[in-house]
Amino acid sequence: MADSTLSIRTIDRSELDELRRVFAWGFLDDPDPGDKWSNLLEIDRTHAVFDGDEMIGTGGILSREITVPGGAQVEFGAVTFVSVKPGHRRRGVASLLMKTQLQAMHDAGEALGGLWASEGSIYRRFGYGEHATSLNMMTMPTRMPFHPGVTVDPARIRQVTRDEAMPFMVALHDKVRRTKVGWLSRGGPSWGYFLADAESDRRGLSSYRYCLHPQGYVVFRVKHEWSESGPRNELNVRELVAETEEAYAALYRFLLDLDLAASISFYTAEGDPVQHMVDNPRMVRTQLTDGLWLRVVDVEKALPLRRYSSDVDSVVEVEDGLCPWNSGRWRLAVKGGEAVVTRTDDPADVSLDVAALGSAFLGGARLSVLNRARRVIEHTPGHVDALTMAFLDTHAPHCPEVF
Ligand SMILES: CC(=O)SCCNC(=O)CCNC(=O)[C@H](O)C(C)(C)COP(=O)(O)OP(=O)(O)OC[C@H]1O[C@@H](n2cnc3c(N)ncnc32)[C@H](O)[C@@H]1OP(=O)(O)O
Repeated sequence: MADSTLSIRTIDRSELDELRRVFAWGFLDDPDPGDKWSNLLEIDRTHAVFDGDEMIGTGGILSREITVPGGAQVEFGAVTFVSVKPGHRRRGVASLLMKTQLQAMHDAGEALGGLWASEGSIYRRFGYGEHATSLNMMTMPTRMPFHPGVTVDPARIRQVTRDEAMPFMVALHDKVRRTKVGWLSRGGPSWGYFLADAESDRRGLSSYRYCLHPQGYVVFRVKHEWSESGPRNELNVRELVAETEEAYAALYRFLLDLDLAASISFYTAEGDPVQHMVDNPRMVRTQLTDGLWLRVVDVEKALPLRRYSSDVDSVVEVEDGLCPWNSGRWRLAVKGGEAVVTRTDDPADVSLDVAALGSAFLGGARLSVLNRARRVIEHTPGHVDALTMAFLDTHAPHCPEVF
């Protein structure tokens, strides 16, 4: 319950400096010297919480699109910049912000929202589901050959300047992201934020290197290390995008063969095929962690937006303490991949909280696993299994972008 002396409203542009200060202090950081945040934030969707006249909390919603199973592009509220000034915590500031943001997303017609969590124990209570996509922290040595079945597109890969690379990357990303579940649309300010390259963004690594193939690109930094026995430089990949499998293989081949580089690190997709392309898969070390936390803002609107992998007919009871329009029993009837969702008074086959639905929505977390974790309760035998299969998709969903 929020403290009664608190108030919340959207900011105006003159308050940006104060907003950046509150945000930075919340993150034990210095205010960003550049303008990457100010450009990114949408002023009319950026909230501040006040105690009297003092700004003590911040939060922003970015208007993006997300690709859902079946390939639809769905409006998506990307929640970011959440911070409460030290000294004002645990009195409901973030709770007030979360509730206000959810109402704002609902009013804007966004059925889905999401965020990246600074800490894992904060956001489930606000209905955000973990592991909606997972992040694969992958490292591997260079020089490994591919197995003979891999076709590498022979086109030359050219290293170019950022200015030369940007128009090509923007166009290619916008084409590819529509085919990848969990990928987001990326406008100009989001590109600026994603590829922010001031000295303070590099954390001791090189500036970005931009390498283009006719059907793909890779962006990386170099972590320089020279040992007694030779170069041990690491290629720290920011993004690798390709519109054909052959170009994908070519970009990885380029990295694996780069002289003076000893290893590659990349926060990539859970099912990155490179793990199965190299001839020694054990040399690819992977560690999965939570990626995007998804919030189903409007159950009735969201469920029919995606396609499903098998037919199902179940009554699902959803509990949502913050969005009362979601709570209650819903019949999910899927035929030929398409869902019809209706309110019902029929008894529930399965019940879950809205965060668990968020975890499963893109085909990330399995409902069967959430059932074993007692986040999903089965009332009619067989329905959890049927729903699990219906929600799964061909590939693990992936969100390549922390916003
Ligand atoms: C999407 C993003 O931007 S992620 C970035 C989030 N920001 C940060 O991590 C910056 C540092 N932390 C902060 O600024 C604050 O501690 C916040 C934003 C995480 C939480 O703000 P607060 O105003 O303290 O949260 P609030 O008082 O509304 O707490 C609500 C509930 O969450 C719990 N909670 C809040 N923060 C945490 C936490 N870090 N870990 C565990 N529980 C937490 C509270 O105990 C409370 O629980 P209750 O409802 O059972 O009483």
